[in-house]
Amino acid sequence: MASAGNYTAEKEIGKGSFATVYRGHLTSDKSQHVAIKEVSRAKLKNKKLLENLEIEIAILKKIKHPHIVGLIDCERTSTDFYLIMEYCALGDLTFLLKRRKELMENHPLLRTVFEKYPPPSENHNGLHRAFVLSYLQQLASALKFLRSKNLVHRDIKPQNLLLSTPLIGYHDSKSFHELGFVGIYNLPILKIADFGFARFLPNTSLAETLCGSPLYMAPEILNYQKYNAKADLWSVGTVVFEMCCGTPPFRASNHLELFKKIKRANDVITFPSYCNIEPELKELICSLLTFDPAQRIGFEEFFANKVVNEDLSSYELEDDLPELESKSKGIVESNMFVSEYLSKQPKSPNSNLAGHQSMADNPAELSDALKNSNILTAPAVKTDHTQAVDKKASNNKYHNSLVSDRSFEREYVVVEKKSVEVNSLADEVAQAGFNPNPIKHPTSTQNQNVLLNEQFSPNNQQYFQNQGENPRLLRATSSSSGGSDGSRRPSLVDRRLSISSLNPSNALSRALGIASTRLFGGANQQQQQQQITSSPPYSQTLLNSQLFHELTENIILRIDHLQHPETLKLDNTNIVSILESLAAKAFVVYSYAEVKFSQIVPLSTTLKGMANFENRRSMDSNAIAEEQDSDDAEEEDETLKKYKEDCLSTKTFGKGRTLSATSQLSATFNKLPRSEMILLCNEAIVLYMKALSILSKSMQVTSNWWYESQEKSCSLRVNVLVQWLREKFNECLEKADFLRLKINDLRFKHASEVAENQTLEEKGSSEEPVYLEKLLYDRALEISKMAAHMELKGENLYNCELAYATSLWMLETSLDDDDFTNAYGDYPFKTNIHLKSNDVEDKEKYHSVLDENDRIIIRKYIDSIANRLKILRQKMNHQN
Ligand SMILES: Nc1ncnc2c1ncn2[C@@H]1O[C@H](COP(=O)(O)OP(=O)(O)OP(=O)(O)O)[C@@H](O)[C@H]1O
Repeated sequence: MASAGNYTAEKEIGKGSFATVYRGHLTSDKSQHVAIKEVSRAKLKNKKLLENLEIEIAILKKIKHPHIVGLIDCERTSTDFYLIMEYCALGDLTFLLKRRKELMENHPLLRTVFEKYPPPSENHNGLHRAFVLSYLQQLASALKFLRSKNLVHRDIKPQNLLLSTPLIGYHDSKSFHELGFVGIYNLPILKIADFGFARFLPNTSLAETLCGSPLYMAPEILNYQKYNAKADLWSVGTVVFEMCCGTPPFRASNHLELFKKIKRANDVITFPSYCNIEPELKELICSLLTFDPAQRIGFEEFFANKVVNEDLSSYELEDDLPELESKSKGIVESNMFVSEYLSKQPKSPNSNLAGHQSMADNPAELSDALKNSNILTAPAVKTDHTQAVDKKASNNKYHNSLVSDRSFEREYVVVEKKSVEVNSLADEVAQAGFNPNPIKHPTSTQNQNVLLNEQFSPNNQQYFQNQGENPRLLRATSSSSGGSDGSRRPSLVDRRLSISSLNPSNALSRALGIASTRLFGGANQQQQQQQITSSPPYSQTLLNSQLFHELTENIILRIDHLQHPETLKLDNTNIVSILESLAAKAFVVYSYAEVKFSQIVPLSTTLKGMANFENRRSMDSNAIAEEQDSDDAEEEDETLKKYKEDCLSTKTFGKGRTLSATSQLSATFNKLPRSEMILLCNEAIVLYMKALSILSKSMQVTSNWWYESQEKSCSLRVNVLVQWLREKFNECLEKADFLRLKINDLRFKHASEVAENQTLEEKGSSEEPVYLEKLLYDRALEISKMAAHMELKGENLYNCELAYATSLWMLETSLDDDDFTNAYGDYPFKTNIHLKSNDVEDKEKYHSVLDENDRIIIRKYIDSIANRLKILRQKMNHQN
């Protein structure tokens, strides 16, 4: 961007989930620095996000407070919003917490500040008591102001706590306090930003909406419960804890795990032994980090707390003032943002390893280090385009380093946000009840599905509770299990329990689970056993493909509108067919990913792998070093046992696999050369990413329809679909995240195996590129050939039908040209997906590897397979 109204943008300084932030100035006066937050309307397709931004604008316009980032102006164009904000040259609090060492070396002002207020230890990221208390008081002051306006921020986290240069516009403590500031006047000044999630409290229904970033989220939000302004106090507790100890109090791989961890802690907050915090501050942190909001410290008590009101004047540095003041002015005059002082020198390969070592000193940073390290994350395959990008990148090293360093934060937050959105929408749909006058959807009418056309209302939930193992339901499911012929398919009664991972104690969920089985099938023990032992690569797809008979009857009719369902006008009559089409696409990709996953991480390995995965996020650096030394000497601890139980009860991975069969696969995987193992992981990740992107698109469609429709109720069929989409979304996210760590480990081992003198690029580029389209295309042809064989041999025609349908959906999915790598804003799972763009500016955009000729060929295949399917169905009808 170049300009917005009266303002000119200079340089990108930050990126959030929906916005890019630039440093800029008033066009007519270069000395008037501003921050310009650019939000593209295209990213706000969802009505709710647009609403969030309008809320941020409305709130910021109304409020003026010294510890809240002010909104100066706002520009709207047909494509973008521009929020012109007060500029905070020292960035956000994460810079002080995560980049302190480098800032001490390179940033003249912060070096002096850290010299005057030295951190308690070199070995962790905690800050001097003066910083902690000053920022605590500034946060309290801003929150007090927000309370007085009935506002809850709901997204307090270090990234949203910006720091402005001290001693600009005032010279001493007196004038500082007269201007309304609190805290220590010669330290960087904290200001709360990002009001996208803030709401006026009286609007309680909106206050129930889930939002925020998991690490700093209150447990009641993580658990989708109603929450109130006290959620902000929990977040304050996490930030203060992190300022003291250098890491947030609780870390986990996803919000559900985080919730479990917080709950398990049972209000016992463990301060690392290296943290020497006085009892009053500890007590305050503990009272903020209290699980039950009712027991948590209240606002008045918090504002009146002794530490929050401590006189900090003894920390103010009268003698050193001139030095600090001149350095502050220097920062303003140089017009450099904090990130521009970081990592100017490109890191050598060795320094990457050294980086690991030092990061590992701080256990919580290790997983970030593993994720962010160049050595562990292979660059995209070199094309002319990427080389050009690299060239540009090397000129921009400090910026890239910052971006990559912060990418983990963003990925985590963005993915989590998506996950929270998906889960909260699914909950909302489930809780809203069913339409007592269901619309006759084409598919449900065709199938005469007793269960799904049942008249439901929220009160009818009682129906399930009273019925328990409801004979009527069982009859409904079993009688419909044969589909239109009523005889050829295996009994669904046998299978109904194997598919549902919904909470069995909830009668409604159980009913949804049964209905879900009806739609998406499951596998009885015997079939699963057969699948494992015979294990042709396509069997898994077949086995789970019960849904196809229902979802593919109108396949050709539906395919046309699938490319951009978000542009469709949604109503209650077409929502089912759109969701079913998307679900079918997601399902074939997911099933293929599962095949790969089972080759990489069979059950036995999964148990250990998942336990490691969990432990890695909590173990100390010594334990990690030991773990790298002895991969196999894993003790079977409680976590491992828990995973085993979960897996064996088919709740998590390994659904339907047996230990012996999966350990055979494991042996095969472990015998593969490392590069092939990496390839397999890459393929699985790419497939999960694609599945995630389709699932996320489906939820986006649901969300648009749901929030646009006046009536908050829907048919059970939609509800079942939404619950299934959510379940698969969570599962894919978990598995992709797991594979991401797995591939990092493999790359690490691989990198240490290759010759020392190879450059990082050479190491990275030795990985084969993965083309999603090719994966799907090859697989689809393999399956359709197999189907044709089975048909010729007169084998089970039902299986042939499913195989043709699978193949069709796969080919159809391979024609998608949307950017599945960007389903979450940035690449959540770095992999070596091939990008085919010649335009450097366009580098973020994913381009399908198919050209028009390829597409014509694929469409021909689709036509001919669809034709075979039609003939087969006629044959089947004839036989019956
Ligand atoms: N007024 C500002 N002055 C200086 N830097 C800013 C300003 N506003 C934002 N930034 C920088 O830009 C980054 C991104 O800001 P933004 O508000 O878009 O996203 P976020 O809050 O980090 O993420 P999300 O919106 O996903 O929660 C911030 O973390 C900060 O480093």
